[in-house]
Amino acid sequence: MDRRGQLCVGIDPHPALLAQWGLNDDAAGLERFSLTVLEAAGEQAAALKPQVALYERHGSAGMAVLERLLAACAEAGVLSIADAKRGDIGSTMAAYADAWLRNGSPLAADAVTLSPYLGFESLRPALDLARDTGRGVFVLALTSNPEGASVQHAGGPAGRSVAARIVDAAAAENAGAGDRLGSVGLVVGATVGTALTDLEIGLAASRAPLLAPGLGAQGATAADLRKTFAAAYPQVLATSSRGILRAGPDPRSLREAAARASGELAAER
Ligand SMILES: O=c1ccn([C@@H]2O[C@H](COP(=O)(O)O)[C@@H](O)[C@H]2O)c(=O)[nH]1
Repeated sequence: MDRRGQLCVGIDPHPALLAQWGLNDDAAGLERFSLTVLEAAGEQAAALKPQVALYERHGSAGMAVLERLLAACAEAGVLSIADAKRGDIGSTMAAYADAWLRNGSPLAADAVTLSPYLGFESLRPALDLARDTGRGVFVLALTSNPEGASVQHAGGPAGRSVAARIVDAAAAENAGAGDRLGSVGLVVGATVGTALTDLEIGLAASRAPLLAPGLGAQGATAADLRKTFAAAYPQVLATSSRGILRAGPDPRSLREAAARASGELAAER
């Protein structure tokens, strides 16, 4: 982020986008789409975020494309965030950690998104492996979709929301990070509006990188992000998928769309 700014470009090969790009909804279309985004926009972004579900829907051939994309990102020196939203218990969680965060795994990414709704501590194998391998995790806290509030805003006996407890847990994990950001990031939607103030959640002290989906197609702007995140804005890695991908398949248009989004985010610093 220091070197490349605050934009993360999402790679979401939806059937409608593949069609708009003149590609088939198959593994070959997926591969062309993915590598075009990497080549055109990789250098404009701090990270690329492939949406795992859109590879998974093509079965083993789709997952093989994802493996090759992750390897190509590493080869090109572009950070990758696998948006897999994994979460489970015990040895199953350890297997997810192994898949996405172990050196040498075919699906190794620089970071993976995690769902904490089996309990934050159930994520321990991934938290530890990320730290040990110099990778990262992004734990869902306040997601960008309106349905998320029914769970994430709910208060426990002490009246503290679920989201606030996730933020507290991430902050505890990052306590040794000093001036730098820690390896435990949070997903906080660009669209959450006043939820952070309503729920009395302070993000700046968490030392967490903040993955913020919702820029572009979901309606949020760079100015919204600045207002929503306030003092924590420098920690924000804003992610936009369709808002940029719709500029394809022309690589120059894609690059320009990414550069424009990145410039708008920088102008809010
Ligand atoms: O809270 C969340 C968590 C993840 N996402 C994912 O981000 C992208 C957003 O795509 P756009 O086209 O920019 O809307 C997508 O993969 C979501 O699954 C999110 O939107 N909100």
